[in-house]
Amino acid sequence: MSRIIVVGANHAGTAALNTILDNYKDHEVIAFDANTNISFLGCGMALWIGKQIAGPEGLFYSTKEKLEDKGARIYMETAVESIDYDKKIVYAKGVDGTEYKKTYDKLILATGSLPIVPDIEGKDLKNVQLVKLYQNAQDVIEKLKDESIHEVAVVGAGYIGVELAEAFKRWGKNVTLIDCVDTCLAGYYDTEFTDGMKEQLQKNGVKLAFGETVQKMEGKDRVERIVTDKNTYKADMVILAIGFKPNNKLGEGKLKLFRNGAFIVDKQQQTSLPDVYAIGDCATVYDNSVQELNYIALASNAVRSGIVAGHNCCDTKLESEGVQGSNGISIWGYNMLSTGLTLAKAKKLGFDAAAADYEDLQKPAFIEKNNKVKIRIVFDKKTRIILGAQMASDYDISMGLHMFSLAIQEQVTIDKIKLLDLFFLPHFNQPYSYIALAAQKAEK
Ligand SMILES: Cc1cc2nc3c(=O)[nH]c(=O)nc-3n(C[C@H](O)[C@H](O)[C@H](O)COP(=O)(O)OP(=O)(O)OC[C@H]3O[C@@H](n4cnc5c(N)ncnc54)[C@H](O)[C@@H]3O)c2cc1C
Ligand SMILES: NC(=O)C1=CN([C@@H]2O[C@H](COP(=O)(O)OP(=O)(O)OC[C@H]3O[C@@H](n4cnc5c(N)ncnc54)[C@H](O)[C@@H]3O)[C@@H](O)[C@H]2O)C=CC1
Repeated sequence: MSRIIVVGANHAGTAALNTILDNYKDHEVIAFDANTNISFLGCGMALWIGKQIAGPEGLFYSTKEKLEDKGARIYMETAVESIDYDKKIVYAKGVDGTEYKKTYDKLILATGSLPIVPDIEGKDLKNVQLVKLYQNAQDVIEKLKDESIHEVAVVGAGYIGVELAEAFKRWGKNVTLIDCVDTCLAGYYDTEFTDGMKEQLQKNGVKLAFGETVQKMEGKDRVERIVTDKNTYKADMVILAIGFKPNNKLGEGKLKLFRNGAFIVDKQQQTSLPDVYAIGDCATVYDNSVQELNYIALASNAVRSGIVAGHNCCDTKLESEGVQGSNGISIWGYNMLSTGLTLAKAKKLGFDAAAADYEDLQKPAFIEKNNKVKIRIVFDKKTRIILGAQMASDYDISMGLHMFSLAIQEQVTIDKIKLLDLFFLPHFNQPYSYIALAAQKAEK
């Protein structure tokens, strides 16, 4: 019986384990995870802190017990310390000091990502928080009960930072959101969209400090102030949310790495070494919008890559369809969604790119309960192929974005969307859909 070892059992690892255990009975399956819990939905952190959900119970969908009921052996609080890829041996050590030496036939690395911590003075002061793990969320919730914490500074206005700025504001704290770039969510939206999110944040009382670089944090035993190149802000708590880097410690020097350190994998999630797979935040993705390898750390990518590796390591050939980085955010009910490249990113990458923009009411004007919707379709003027799409509305427009995700995956041109069969029902939309109208505006 061949043995499969999975290192890391969070979103990617759990998806691989479930795929193997549900579909293949003739393998011995072992997993190691250094944490005390698995499958924590990080996205729930902001909802929990923001009191939009009662507690963390629903933020987990798997456990050691559930996986062991399916026949796996799961070692929790046990870190893999090294791997001998030549002899195919994994060395691990539990928090209780127990050591493990296990051979493998196939290995799946699902070691995820690590928060980027800026090397600045004051980063070790009390109440300077990272926000990745369930334990981080528990820590923050506990500390927020301290009435003396009034001012919260969030460093990084990406997805986590913006969501947590809302959460702390909902808790009743004064919030300053800092980013070194002159807007929020710059990696995912053009300014025509990020301006809408800035407005939403300011309207709800979040103080914005964009285009400012944090230089240090000050305080006696706990943080009291945060100093940027332009201002000093009072801060009783600082949240560091400036991005993640792939956790490649176990493969550095042995497996081929991408420019940011992620394990390079093919469409079967196989690394540069046969029988060694990598999935989730520690691995690259095939990015359909640029038709090459990229790094896009998302739970949705983690799960799909786990499924692909799960089948391939059991000798069922399955290829990833690639990704386009589809993502969404909802801040005080203002929804923004994007997939593929922004216009700014497309131009920076050398595409002869243009954008087709449109704004309209979602439904016919005679429907009282109505919302505005705004859309941008980014396309290559030469090939006419859709490179990206961005949408914003108070309405749930998520199904529209999925369509653009498929369009990028299948390299559809913007001209194919102009007369696309889009249904009409006044409860949902208008006879002339904003999607088709935007495409029809695409310059020749
Ligand atoms: C606050 C927050 C909100 C988020 N919201 C969203 C969202 O709304 N949508 C979305 O798509 N994505 C979201 N993400 C991103 C998403 O959580 C990650 O993309 C996802 O967790 C990646 O899963 P993973 O299993 O690849 O890696 P990770 O979740 O990082 O898990 C890696 C696992 O490997 C274990 N591990 C690492 N090294 C070792 C070792 N040497 N030995 C044993 N075990 C090891 C760790 O303990 C961990 O359990 C969010 C992330 C955060 C932090
Ligand atoms: N809704 C969703 O899909 C969500 C997805 N995620 C994913 O989790 C991962 C981590 O999210 P984030 O940490 O928000 O990363 P991010 O990459 O989305 O944002 C990091 C932000 O920090 C800023 N920054 C970088 N260095 C800085 C510095 N020294 N000082 C000030 N600002 C600095 C960047 O300009 C950027 O705006 C991302 O891959 C994200 O896509 C996270 C939350 C929600």
